[in-house]
Amino acid sequence: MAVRLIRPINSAIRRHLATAPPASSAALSGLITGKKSNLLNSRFAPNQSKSPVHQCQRLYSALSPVQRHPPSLYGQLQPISFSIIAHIDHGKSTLADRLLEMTGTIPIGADGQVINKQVLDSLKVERERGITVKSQAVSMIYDDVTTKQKWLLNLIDTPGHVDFAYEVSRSLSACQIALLVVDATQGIQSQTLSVFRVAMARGLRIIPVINKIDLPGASPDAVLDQLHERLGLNVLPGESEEAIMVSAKTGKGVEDVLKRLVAVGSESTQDVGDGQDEKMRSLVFDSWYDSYKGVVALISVKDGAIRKGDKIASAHSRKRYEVLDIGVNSPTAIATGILRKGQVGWVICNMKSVPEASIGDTLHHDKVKVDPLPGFKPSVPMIYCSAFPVSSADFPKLEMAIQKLALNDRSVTWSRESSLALGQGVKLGLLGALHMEIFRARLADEYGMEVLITNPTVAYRIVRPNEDENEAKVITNPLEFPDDEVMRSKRSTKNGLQIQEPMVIGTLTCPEEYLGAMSQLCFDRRGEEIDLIFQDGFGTGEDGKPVGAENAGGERLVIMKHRLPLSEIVTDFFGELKSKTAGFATFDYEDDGWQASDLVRLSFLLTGTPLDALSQIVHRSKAVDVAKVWTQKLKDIVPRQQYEVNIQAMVGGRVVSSEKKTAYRKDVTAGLYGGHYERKLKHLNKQKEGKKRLRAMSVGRVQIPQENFMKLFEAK
Ligand SMILES: Nc1nc2c(ncn2[C@@H]2O[C@H](COP(=O)(O)OP(=O)(O)OP(=O)(O)O)[C@@H](O)[C@H]2O)c(=O)[nH]1
Repeated sequence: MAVRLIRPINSAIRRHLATAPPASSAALSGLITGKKSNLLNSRFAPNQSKSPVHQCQRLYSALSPVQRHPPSLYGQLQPISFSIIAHIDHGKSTLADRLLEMTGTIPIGADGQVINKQVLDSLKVERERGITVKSQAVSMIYDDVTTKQKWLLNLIDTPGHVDFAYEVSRSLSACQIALLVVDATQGIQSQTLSVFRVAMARGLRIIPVINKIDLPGASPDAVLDQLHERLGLNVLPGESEEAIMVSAKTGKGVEDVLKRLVAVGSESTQDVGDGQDEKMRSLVFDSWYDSYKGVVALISVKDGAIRKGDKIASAHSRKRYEVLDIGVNSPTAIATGILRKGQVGWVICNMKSVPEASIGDTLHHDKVKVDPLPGFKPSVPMIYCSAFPVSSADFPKLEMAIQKLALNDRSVTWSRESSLALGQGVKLGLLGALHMEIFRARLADEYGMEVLITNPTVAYRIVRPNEDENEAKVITNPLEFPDDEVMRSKRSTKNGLQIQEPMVIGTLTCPEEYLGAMSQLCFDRRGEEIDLIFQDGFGTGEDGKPVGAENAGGERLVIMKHRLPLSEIVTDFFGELKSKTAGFATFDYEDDGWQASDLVRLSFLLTGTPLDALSQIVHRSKAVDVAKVWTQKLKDIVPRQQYEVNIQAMVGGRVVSSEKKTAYRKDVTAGLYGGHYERKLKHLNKQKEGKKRLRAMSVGRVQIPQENFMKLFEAK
């Protein structure tokens, strides 16, 4: 089938054809007759940048998808929905970019350079940190010369970090196929295994892709063995499921990925149907708030078709809506007027409030009875922290920003709370330390909200004697923690209470030379070793050095499993691990139930007034050390007052650490310089200073500027 080009571009190509050398002419006529694959392959040929082929290809790519394909075409094509799953940094987003370029969905840069790097990582925080946080769906039209058919490929890019596993699981519900990307220099890593398991559990067809084959340390054969042995995939030479060898960076092998997607997808894809007779059912698998369009829902059409103007209803809330607009992202929004069975796209209807686009909900035609589609299990937060606005007047703004962001990130839970020292704030439930950092960054980037976020805490269980553990009280606020003295008192009804904390199984991988440092860190964090495996690396690194887990180590790798309290890994565990292993270690964890522990509440007082925002739950063996660190931190941030400030850390009624901030010295020189201009200026500056202090928080009589408080929580 011929590629549709608008006339000026066709004539530009014909003009080039008249003057082009024979080799290029073949590729150019390929463009006109639809043999785009020749042309696209030539994009990666060296020294072709100035050739007519490349110039025409750029002309072609520079057209927006709407110019190349009429919007109505998207709704008619046979869809194949797939996801790219992998361990962090194995190259998902880079591969996604190449697929989008090869299908002409995004332009290719001058001289073959990639200009739309990481197109799918659209959030500022994703680009800055080079990680995917949010799943993205984008549709592309692939003109397959083998089947002589155009296909609608729906790509759903997913995050790699363990904190965002919930996002991965939701996105996979809209897919038929998973491209399992494995870095040829690292082989299978912990996250490769977990995403593979999720994809298998959802019944997806797996296409193994071995990436980064351009790197000198690449050992694709070793990875093939691993895929065979550890995942049971039949990828060895002569077996049924061939793995595709790819360099997402240079584009090598990427067209084979497109061909395989069509080959595998065409076996399982369902006919889009005419959308007339079937009852429409669409699963809402993501939604967000757009300041111009309002609430936008991302849907996967499971049956029938949904059109602009349709009257629809939510199976969850029974509310009715009218479809105001509907379409796909390619990668910008294209209004197609219709989405049919198997297609993935966005829908805008008159949803007024943010929580109406409930994830996991089924949308159907109003007045037509359908069985709702199975939704999603709500995610369970792993850590909790409190967010306070820097200025208390900004609380309504903060609350609104969190409400909108929580619509886009459904794994966040939130509720109002107030603190004596910090005023009105919001208690957040999040999936891990990285998730917390990302949430804070998104509040700043997308809503301009600078917030003060307290130390994260985990949930604890308080089990009464003879009580069923599952009915135990779960507390997430240290202030609700029973007082140590009361618990120990024989006469107290709280005597005999058992405190339990959540545990995880952590998997750490790094080159053998860092084994000692890693073990020490886990030991310091109350870890218990449960497994230790040595694994051969993959050849030698680029510089000949043993670069280990991060990039083709020449040394043996160690895979270590430890049982650790969750509370010990939510603060600075990851940063410390990276610094102790020169950045080579990778870390992943999974939930492992509860364990009884000797925990106490550490409270802080400033001249007798409790500083509730700092209260924390710690293991008894660590209480004194933690107390010393925090009393010193407090001493550093509390400004000198007219009187001496006592800083105390308490467990039960006992002071476990204390510091003193001495009072201002009396100004014995006061009055000596009366009448001088400089003296007046100094006085004015002091007054200004005083006004600034008014924006400080009061803890009893002690005034602490809010910015000092921010420093307290930022300091490691
Ligand atoms: N040499 C080489 N580098 C690659 C290749 N593919 C990706 N990279 C690089 O590897 C790094 C990680 O790539 P990404 O595409 O961001 O990885 P990702 O899997 O999307 O990462 P997350 O979204 O954080 O999970 C980037 O620096 C890429 O440029 C490849 O084929 N060869």
